Amino acid sequence: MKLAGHPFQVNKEGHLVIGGLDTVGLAKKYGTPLYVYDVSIIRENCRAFVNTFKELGVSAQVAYASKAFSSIAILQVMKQEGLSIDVVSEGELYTALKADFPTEKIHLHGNNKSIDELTLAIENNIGCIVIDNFYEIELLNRLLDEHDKNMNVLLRVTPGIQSKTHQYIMTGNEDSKFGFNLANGQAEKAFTQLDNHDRIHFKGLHCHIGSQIFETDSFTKAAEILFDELAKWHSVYNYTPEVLNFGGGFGIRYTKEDSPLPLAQYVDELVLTVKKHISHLQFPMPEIWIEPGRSIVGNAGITLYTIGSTKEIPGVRNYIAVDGGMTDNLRPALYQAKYEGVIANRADQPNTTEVSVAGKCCESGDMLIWDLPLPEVNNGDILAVFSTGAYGYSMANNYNRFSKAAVVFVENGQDKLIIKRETYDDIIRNDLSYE
Ligand SMILES: Cc1ncc(COP(=O)(O)O)c(C=O)c1O
Ligand SMILES: N[C@@H](CCCC[NH3+])C(=O)O
Repeated sequence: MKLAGHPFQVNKEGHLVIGGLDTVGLAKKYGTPLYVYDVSIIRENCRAFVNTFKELGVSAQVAYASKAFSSIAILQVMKQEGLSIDVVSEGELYTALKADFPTEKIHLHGNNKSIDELTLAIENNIGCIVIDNFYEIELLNRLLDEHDKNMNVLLRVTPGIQSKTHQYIMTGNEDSKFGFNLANGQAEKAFTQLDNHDRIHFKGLHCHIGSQIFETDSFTKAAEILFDELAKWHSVYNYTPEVLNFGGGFGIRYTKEDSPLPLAQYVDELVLTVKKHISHLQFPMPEIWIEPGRSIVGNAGITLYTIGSTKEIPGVRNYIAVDGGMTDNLRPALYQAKYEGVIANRADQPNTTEVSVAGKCCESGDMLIWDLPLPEVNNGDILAVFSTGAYGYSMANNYNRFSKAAVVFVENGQDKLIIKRETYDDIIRNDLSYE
């Protein structure tokens, strides 16, 4: 039986099934909390982007935003699917190098790239650096001179768009820590500065307007603003871009309140908008790059927890507590993000009660889900929370010295541990004595 609203099944025993495997069995085998990914969904999402560009005959790079979930195994899947990746730190770049990711398909982001980060990128001849600020232009140029190397770059610009999303995950608005402002001329100033730097090969513009966006208007508007600027640069400097990167941000379903668009629709509309503008301006067709993170891994991942204590406050609320919380999923505490969940060992039973799911950190704000409809809950039940595949493990932390949960991939009815559960020795491995 298919589970309503989610890409998962329920088996004869009434257990939730992911990728052909019983989640109750997975929880028993690996312990909880446990992140489980259905790799076939990840591949489907990758292909929705890649194939749409192919069908439209548009030269493109789909760069997985590895901040959504970075590990050797997931980057190997991205490599198998022919994607590029974006990294925003030396740690993410290091992981990509360890995954043997083709370096020419790695793009480096960051609003404060360090000398070490830039050096690692330069030494490994990565495909592109997305320049974010004036300081970086000079720093990159000096490092390229020192290493006797050249580098492709994009300029990250902020088109001044208030995308319809949580304030903390808006990035394309004017008052943003990221990128060069288009409206006040800073982007143009950066563009002209690049001209003086022979080692920097300027390929085009990048913008990312925010995350968890459910409509295409904001992207179309951003493209329009970019083309207004490019029209000016064309007439003044005779410049045409080789690449336009529109970032990521395509929304996914966390709860029934979310209605995501088919992934292909974002690509269709972006390509349509670009084609309209280039035909008007008589530019050659640029390569189109995008950077989806959440929409590739988000709905492929779930988290399994074991339910422990419960607390009834008559007339107020019923709490159930799980063996994880804000340490494995920071999003509810950080963005008031909402999730859905089911009792994985009784996923076929009707909901008869409403509970609020608490984490086990010493923090009142450590609540995973408020007012979740569930069947009667027993101690020892397994709670499955959906759509935790993006920014779950990658934002996990060791608050209260909880160890980070394990991650399992399932595909074709097989399960494989791809990140081990941290041990307490892992937790204290950098602690030094003061005796
Ligand atoms: C520059 C950039 N690219 C891509 C992404 C990926 O966004 P999402 O995971 O929403 O697709 C982000 C995060 O918001 C970002 O800042
Ligand atoms: N970490 C955020 C989004 C990423 C923002 C990156 N620019 C989330 O969980 O939604």
